[in-house]
Amino acid sequence: MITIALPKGRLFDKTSKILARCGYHLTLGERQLVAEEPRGEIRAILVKNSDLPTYVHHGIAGLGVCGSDVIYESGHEFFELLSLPFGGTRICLAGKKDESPDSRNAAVLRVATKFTRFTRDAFHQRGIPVDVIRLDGSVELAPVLGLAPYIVDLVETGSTLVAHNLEVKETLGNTDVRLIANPAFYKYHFDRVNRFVSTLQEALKAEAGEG
Ligand SMILES: Nc1ncnc2c1ncn2[C@@H]1O[C@H](COP(=O)(O)OP(=O)(O)OP(=O)(O)O)[C@@H](O)[C@H]1O
Ligand SMILES: O=P(O)(O)OC[C@H]1O[C@H](OP(=O)(O)OP(=O)(O)O)[C@H](O)[C@@H]1O
Repeated sequence: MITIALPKGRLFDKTSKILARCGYHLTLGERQLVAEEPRGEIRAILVKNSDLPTYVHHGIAGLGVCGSDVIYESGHEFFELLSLPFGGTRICLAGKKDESPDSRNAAVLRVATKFTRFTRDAFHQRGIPVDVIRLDGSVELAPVLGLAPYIVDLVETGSTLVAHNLEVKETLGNTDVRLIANPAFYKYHFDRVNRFVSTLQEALKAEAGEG
């Protein structure tokens, strides 16, 4: 049986829908975090998005479905088997719409974010000193309340920024949702994992064909 870690947040519905399309029907009782499908081929564990790389890195799950943003933050190496056609976003530097023109000229750019590794790397690569304040959510509050003039966060529709009178100052990258594998698991179960990936690809093709 393959154990696959699934994020229990916003990516769960689309991920379980595509797995059902592959014939893997996961049934979950209320509050249940482990699901097996009737054929006994896969077992799914439902974990917090940010914890998912930990489970795959330690081999508790051989496979996982995870945002590339979270994969990067984990610092772990995985085999990245597939990019899924949903859940893509931009990762952006944002700040107040009406900021004073010279606020980006401060000696050090102060940024609040969940994505501390990404933010440090992105600005250090450009030689820009950055003071990163770690938050775990509701990051848009930071510029509104004066914790930091800038945030680095995911932007999908942009409506959270608009609701706080913020705007994208710069797009730093794109994120996508990936099927990842623990490298050792992949090497030992190469055929089974590749069959699973092919089944998933077929299901994604069929879904795309339906528009
Ligand atoms: N609008 C969006 N905001 C945040 N993440 C998004 C969005 N759209 C797609 N994603 C992707 O979904 C993933 C977030 O999933 P999820 O909602 O499970 O976690 P989360 O909100 O980051 O919370 P936590 O890590 O605390 O569980 C991100 O890693 C990102 O790749
Ligand atoms: O561009 P949008 O469509 O508005 O989406 C982006 C928002 O969604 C995410 O937050 P989430 O809902 O995960 O809450 P969080 O602040 O607790 O991370 C992200 O961190 C942004 O705040």
